[in-house]
Amino acid sequence: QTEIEWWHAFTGRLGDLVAEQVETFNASQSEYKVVASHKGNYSETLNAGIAAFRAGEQPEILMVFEVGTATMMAAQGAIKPVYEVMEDAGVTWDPDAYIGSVKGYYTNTDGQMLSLPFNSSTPVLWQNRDAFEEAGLDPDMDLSTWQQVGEALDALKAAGHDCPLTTAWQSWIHLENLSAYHNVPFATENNGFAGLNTELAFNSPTHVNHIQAMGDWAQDGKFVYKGRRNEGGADFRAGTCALFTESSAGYAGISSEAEFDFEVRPLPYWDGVDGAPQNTIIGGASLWVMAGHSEEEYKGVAELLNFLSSPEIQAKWHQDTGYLPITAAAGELTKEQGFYEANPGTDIAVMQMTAKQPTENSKGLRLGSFDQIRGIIDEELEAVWSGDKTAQAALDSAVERGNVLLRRFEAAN
Ligand SMILES: O=P(O)(O)OC[C@H](O)CO
Repeated sequence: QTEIEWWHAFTGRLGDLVAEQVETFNASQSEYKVVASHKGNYSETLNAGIAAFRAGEQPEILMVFEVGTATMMAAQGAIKPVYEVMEDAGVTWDPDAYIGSVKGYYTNTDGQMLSLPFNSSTPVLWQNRDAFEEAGLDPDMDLSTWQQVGEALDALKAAGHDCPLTTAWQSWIHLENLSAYHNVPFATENNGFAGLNTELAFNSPTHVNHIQAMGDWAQDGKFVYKGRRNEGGADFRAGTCALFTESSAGYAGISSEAEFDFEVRPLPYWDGVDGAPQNTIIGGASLWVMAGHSEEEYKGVAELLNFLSSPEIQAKWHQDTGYLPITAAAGELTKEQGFYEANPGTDIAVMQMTAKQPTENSKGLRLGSFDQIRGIIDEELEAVWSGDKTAQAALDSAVERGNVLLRRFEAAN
């Protein structure tokens, strides 16, 4: 048996679900054995993959969050593009089966797919309906706009709620997706898609107004900051927080753990901003195939990637996790199976991504050293939440500091 190593960043319910997929694949054939290992959070998994490559001990497959995409694309000697893996292995594979907004993120300028879009998500608003009722609010109230959310936060706070709103992935949701959703650039050069000479642009009035509103809510105890990744998830699942901006893939944990009536709502937008709501952009991760392995191993990789993209497996993954159905066929199958009807709100993520034709501002982001830039953004946002900086000062500083890293990346690539 040929062994295929797959390094990923999943624990908890998502970890169990990946293990289940691997078991299904391993049981479906006898030539290959996939061994999946958890390598820490997204950043740790990316760094483990890079370090392993340098040491000549890289796995066949590495899960890299969307933030690491430009870094992986630039690491030419370290990866084997997915389209090449599929071609060489001779497996029947249709790159057009993947939905455009997801595929576009992971293809090069010639339209060739470099990594497999395995777990793509988009941010939504999670609501604890019981908390609304307890605060005397109508749980069905409209929460489409941030103005309406602001009113709900006032009422929750007035009713003595300790955590009216929290968030996961603050840069992803409150700056990166905020930009796309309000059709303003996060960075120049089409958010980096048009060239390495991109500069950050997330200190416009739209950005500043939103971050200042969140900062004011933080000062008033209406927005409670829990951490840079998805630390807030535990609080929301335990029923401690009433509203939670988080990935659609929060569904995996929430649907299996929450002992309250929860609901998925679209990500709110600011009423009055021209063109909003546009569309949100993806997050999550894709699977990169690493260089330096044998033909036989790559064949196994191709079989696995094909298996993961098959309508049945992908539809189940989408329904279990809340990640987007990455192929049109998986989406159709989910509809036919009656899943959206039985689980209202589970189609919101797909609709939010695809309701409008994406613009130059809403196709996604492709920025070098972006994990480090997110670190800078996190630090600056934390200064706003704690009341140490105004939104304008923090975002100006994040743009300036982030641009230094972009110039270094440009010079090195
Ligand atoms: O929780 P995920 O997997 O949907 O990822 C969220 C963000 O995209 C991470 O950068």
